[in-house]
Amino acid sequence: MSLMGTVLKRSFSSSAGRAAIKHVTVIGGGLMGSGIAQVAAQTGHDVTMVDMSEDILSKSTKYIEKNLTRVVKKKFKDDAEGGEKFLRETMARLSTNTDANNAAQKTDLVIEAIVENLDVKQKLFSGLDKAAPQHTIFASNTSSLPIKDISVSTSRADRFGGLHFFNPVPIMKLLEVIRLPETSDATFQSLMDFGQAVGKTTVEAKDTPGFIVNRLLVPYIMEAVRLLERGDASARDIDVAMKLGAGYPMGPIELADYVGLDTCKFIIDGWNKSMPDNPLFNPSPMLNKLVSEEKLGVKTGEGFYKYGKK
Ligand SMILES: C[C@H](O)CC(=O)SCCNC(=O)CCNC(=O)[C@H](O)C(C)(C)COP(=O)(O)OP(=O)(O)OC[C@H]1O[C@@H](n2cnc3c(N)ncnc32)[C@H](O)[C@@H]1OP(=O)(O)O
Ligand SMILES: NC(=O)c1ccc[n+]([C@@H]2O[C@H](COP(=O)([O-])OP(=O)(O)OC[C@H]3O[C@@H](n4cnc5c(N)ncnc54)[C@H](O)[C@@H]3O)[C@@H](O)[C@H]2O)c1
Repeated sequence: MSLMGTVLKRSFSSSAGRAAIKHVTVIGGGLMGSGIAQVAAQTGHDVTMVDMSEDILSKSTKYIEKNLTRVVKKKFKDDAEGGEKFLRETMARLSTNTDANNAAQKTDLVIEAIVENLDVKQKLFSGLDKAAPQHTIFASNTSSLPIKDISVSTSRADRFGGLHFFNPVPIMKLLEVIRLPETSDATFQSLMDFGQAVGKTTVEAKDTPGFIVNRLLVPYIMEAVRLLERGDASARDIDVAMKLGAGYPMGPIELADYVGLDTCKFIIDGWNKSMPDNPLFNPSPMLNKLVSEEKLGVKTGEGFYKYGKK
């Protein structure tokens, strides 16, 4: 469906029993949050993006504008005026706030995309639960934490679910929608509708470790790191092999750098703690060393590979 078609579809995407999502609050304006805010705004939703400081929010807003310019170049190739209008209107739908509770006072959906830390997420949602209207649905974009463990910090398990987007959000077509046994049918349908309204193909997943994609992808990345660690192949050869031999767009080592080595480490440490008997989730000394040196991948300019200055 075209971008404009997606905007139009949104107006018709809700039916009785499920809430229409008009205003979205995205908490966290990092790699994922900025992408989620972008796709929501470009498909006609009003969006408030929240982060810790004006400085971070200003950088995220600039990043979104730059990415929207890529969209405009593609979608409005022969319509400069239409492209300019699209960019202007999308940016006008996007506002920022450094106070999550204040931002959530008038919103239909909160999507949390902050640091992958259970305590911090619980603290955030506990405050939001008091600040947000009754009807507001809460969702986490967590990569690896149980949605249930996050939801217990609120009194709205029936209006809680997972929306797991993929990096880079504007490009990756999938959205995993995670439902808890407590998630109401109306909430689940609203989340599915929202996913389709932002142009994603949705799949339903249970609240099991890694949902669908990460349960398969993270062990694959870690096996590649272990291959490298054992000296069985170079990073480049592992990546070339998987791109040309298995048709992946990126090899596993460059993908680890792309996702962020801190995120990879956090996921694997958490699963190793909760499932210590599964060798697929064993920690990697090489990964741990890079993270301790703050070599976190593309976002810091170095991980397994070196990148240009960020
Ligand atoms: C861990 C978490 O919980 C879950 C996850 O997110 S796991 C990670 C999932 N993501 C992946 O597996 C990504 C795998 N990699 C890829 O799909 C591709 O390498 C890629 C899309 C990132 C880049 O594609 P590639 O062809 O190598 O580079 P490039 O030509 O620069 O980009 C392709 C298109 O994407 C666009 N693009 C690339 N990065 C972008 C970004 N960050 N934002 C917006 N658009 C972007 C480019 O503009 C380009 O558009 P065009 O084809 O219309 O010109
Ligand atoms: N990186 C990926 O490929 C990927 C993919 C899917 C899901 N995720 C998940 O998405 C979430 C965010 O990941 P990311 O890669 O965007 O991280 P990131 O570090 O790029 O961004 C996180 C942002 O959250 C902000 N933040 C932290 N605590 C906050 C708080 N209490 N209130 C407001 N803002 C706060 C930080 O300042 C930062 O800008 C994590 O749960 C991660 O597991 C990541």
